[in-house]
Amino acid sequence: MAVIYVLNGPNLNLLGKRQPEIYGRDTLEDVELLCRDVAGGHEIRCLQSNWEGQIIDWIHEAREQAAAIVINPGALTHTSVAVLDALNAFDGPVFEIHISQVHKREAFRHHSYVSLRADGVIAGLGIEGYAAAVRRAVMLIGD
Ligand SMILES: O=C1C[C@@](O)(C(=O)O)C[C@@H](O)[C@@H]1O
Repeated sequence: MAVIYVLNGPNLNLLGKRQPEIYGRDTLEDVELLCRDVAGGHEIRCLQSNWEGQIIDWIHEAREQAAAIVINPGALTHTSVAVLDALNAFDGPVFEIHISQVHKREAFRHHSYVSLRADGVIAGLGIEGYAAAVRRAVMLIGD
């Protein structure tokens, strides 16, 4: 079976507690359980960091270990060429997730560096977006 990395960037450790009117009440633990539920037996590695360099190191690690990456880069989406460069060095499918509908929000959230690499982008489905991305990754990975 393959490994799918589910990466979460800055502030997503506070999911369920911060701005619930925007991000909802589900926690990262709920995200992890949901992803496992739809992974069809593939291994889910759910990781979160507030540090850009750590996210980049995990993407590098995924080059050796993972068949697909599902990533919610948080605010790094809108700022980080370095995260984009790291994802460009990964060969498998990459899915970009935003819990909120970023295009309905402030203009600075409308641009994503990560979208230049992502094979799919999901915004505004709450934590269901992660499940949709994992399902798609499983389809692409095959048996
Ligand atoms: O931290 C986040 C979360 C987010 O990626 C989302 O999941 O909706 C949207 C980003 O603009 C924001 O900085």
